[in-house]
Amino acid sequence: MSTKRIAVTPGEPAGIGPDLVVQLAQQAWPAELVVCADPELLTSRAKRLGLQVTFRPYQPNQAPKPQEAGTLTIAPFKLVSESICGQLDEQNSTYVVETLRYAGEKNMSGEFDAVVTGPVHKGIINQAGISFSGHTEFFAHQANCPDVVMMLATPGLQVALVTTHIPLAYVAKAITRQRLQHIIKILHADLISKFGIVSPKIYVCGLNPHAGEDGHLGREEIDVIIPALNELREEFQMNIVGPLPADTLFQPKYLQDADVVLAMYHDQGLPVLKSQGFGKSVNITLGLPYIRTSVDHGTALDLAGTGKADIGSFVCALNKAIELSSKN
Ligand SMILES: NC(=O)c1ccc[n+]([C@@H]2O[C@H](COP(=O)([O-])OP(=O)(O)OC[C@H]3O[C@@H](n4cnc5c(N)ncnc54)[C@H](O)[C@@H]3O)[C@@H](O)[C@H]2O)c1
Ligand SMILES: N[C@H](C(=O)O)[C@H](O)COP(=O)(O)O
Repeated sequence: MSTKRIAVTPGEPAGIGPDLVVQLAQQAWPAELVVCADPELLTSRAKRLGLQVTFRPYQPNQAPKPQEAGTLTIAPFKLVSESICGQLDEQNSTYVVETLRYAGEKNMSGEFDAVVTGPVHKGIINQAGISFSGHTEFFAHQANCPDVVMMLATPGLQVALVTTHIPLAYVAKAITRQRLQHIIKILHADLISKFGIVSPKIYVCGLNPHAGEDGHLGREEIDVIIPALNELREEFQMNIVGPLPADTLFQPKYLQDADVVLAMYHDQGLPVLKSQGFGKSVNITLGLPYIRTSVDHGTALDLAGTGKADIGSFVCALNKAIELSSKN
């Protein structure tokens, strides 16, 4: 099998992303890791953490080689302003976004086989005047895929979301029959094609407390969710269970045969997953024309440059990207 070429974006320069990338370089990898970042930033962070890293320039015309321990391949980008650990600086937001744009473009053109993203700070990017709600939405927009699916996976549990980074006040209106069906079709197709599950079993949460209690605690289940799921079952014979009350769905009785739980919104599903698997979970974007994985944590500004950040989720994200891209 040919060696894969994986783009790695460390994300927010003042956060733990650069620390974790130089820590990743301490081991060998069976893929070439093309880190899209300022080499001076990585050098200074490695020095601060007492780590050695040799940087090799990215050479697109040469075949990818497995990454040797102690090395990283670099596609260089220049910070706008020197980065200080833990201190956000909106001047560096264009740098962050340009690394993502480059990684997305090179994946779409087929030059890279996947992208693994470190954490960005959504707030500082918006403060710089760049509208940005998350990598998921950024890459979806760039690839002209209006609907993609955010799924986080940890051993024993996979949770996907119908809505992602929108205010809670907009969630109910965003859950339309069309959106729900589109999301489930992407989820179903990718679980088959990328994860090799023959007939994915999808458990679906209700939106309202106790899945609406027969309409007495909200009507979205009756008016939107149940008809949408029934159509999918009838037309495509999909193995869908629900909507079930979200508070009692996440128990072994259901989870033992669930391939995925579909939550209606971000904080309905992700706290459950992260409480079970923070540090060993990976965020995967389904429905993109390429493989994209990410860490389960944010920028952890409090830990930048301290050497205390846990590398576990970044390792999971890289391994998952290598595994999924090797199936292509
Ligand atoms: N993949 C991403 O780009 C991503 C994911 C989640 C959050 N974020 C963004 O990160 C920013 C900060 O978010 P937050 O404060 O809610 O979450 P956070 O994950 O940055 O921090 C939450 C807590 O977890 C700790 N923590 C985080 N990562 C850790 C690690 N690897 N090892 C040890 N401890 C760790 C932090 O020290 C903090 O106490 C926000 O802008 C948010 O949108 C980005
Ligand atoms: N929702 C993600 C999480 O909680 O881990 C996180 O915000 C990152 O999302 P993007 O991959 O879209 O940036």
